[in-house]
Amino acid sequence: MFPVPAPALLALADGTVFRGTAIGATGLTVGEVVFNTALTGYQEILTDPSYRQQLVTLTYPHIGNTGVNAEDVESDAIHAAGLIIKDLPLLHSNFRASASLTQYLQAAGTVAIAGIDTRALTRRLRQHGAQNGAILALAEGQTLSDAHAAQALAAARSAPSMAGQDLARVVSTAQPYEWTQTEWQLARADGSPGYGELSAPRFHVVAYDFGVKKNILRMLAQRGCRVTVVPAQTPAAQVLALRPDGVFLSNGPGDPQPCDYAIAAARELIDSGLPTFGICLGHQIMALASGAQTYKMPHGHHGANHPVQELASGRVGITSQNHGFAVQRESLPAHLRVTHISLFDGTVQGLERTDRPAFCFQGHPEASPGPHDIASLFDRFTALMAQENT
Ligand SMILES: NC(=O)CC[C@H](N)C(=O)O
Repeated sequence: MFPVPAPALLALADGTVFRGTAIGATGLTVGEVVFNTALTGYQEILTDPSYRQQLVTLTYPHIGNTGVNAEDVESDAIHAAGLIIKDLPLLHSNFRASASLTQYLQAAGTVAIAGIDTRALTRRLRQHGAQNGAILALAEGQTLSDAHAAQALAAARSAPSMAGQDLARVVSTAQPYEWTQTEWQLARADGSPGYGELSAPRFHVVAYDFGVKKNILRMLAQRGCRVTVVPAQTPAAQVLALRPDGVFLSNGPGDPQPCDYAIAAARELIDSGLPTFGICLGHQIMALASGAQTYKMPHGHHGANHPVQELASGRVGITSQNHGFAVQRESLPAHLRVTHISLFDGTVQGLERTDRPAFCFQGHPEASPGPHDIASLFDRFTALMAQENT
């Protein structure tokens, strides 16, 4: 006999209520409801710190098929505030799986709901924009009532807006640490699958952790970078004292505008002439530090299939994306040039300084999950460091 699933509901701030089943921890969770169109990578998405305070809807209908494992995490915790899916398969199967998605969500205390018409939900979010919501998951044997719906609705309506929130310092590391792990391989030198170790560092990179994904650090290490990861609020002078070859500004959750400490540090470091590379929140911070403006998008970009064009070559790469804010094209100062645009909506996807060795990208060249079409941006960073060192 299969167990009878516990009931759950999802309430949107606009009053829409969806009923489904609980597939994670019991309880109430609130956040901004966003949709992600990636076909794979639910574990990477759940552990991406950029999803802090967001309830992630996955549009791919079957989620959980491959279970979870210890290797596919992008940070040490689940950061998404909740998960919304269509269907959780009864069985999972993968040679690396150590637990089911439900076991994983329950162990982390993450509330999640299945049985949702994620197409209808996504259409609503696309038409009306991302909005706050709440998931209420009951225990087995309990039944949903109108009072539960009212409770979830009230929670959704009183949740804070993502605009204006500084979440980078909330998720950042408390202490600096060194990173030397390289990318995952199906067969390492000894034939076993797993991550490698950096043996002969060529560069020293200081990476600001605004909510950094592990695969960014791995891709830097893979290219010969010994990385010192520092807390979000580290002043520029402390970074300069480490005498790095380059500075990396990471992805991260929340609104870039209130991160004044990071904007000030980035400005100083870029002005010092150190090669600087920013991804996602780091891209937005580099733009703000250079005098541009950012704004909140209607529903953002979250997926692994977004076409982005490199303007210089005309080449199109399929990219991984996860952002709700963007850089305003009209606000760009003369020393900030657009290098990439989104072919979905024409928004700014890449920038470079014309007066400093600094550039940044709005999407995720590290994928995890997603295609590797624009991984060469990491090579551009190491080339810049090599050039500045000679
Ligand atoms: N992945 C990210 O770094 C996201 C950046 C920022 N929090 C946004 O939503 O736009």
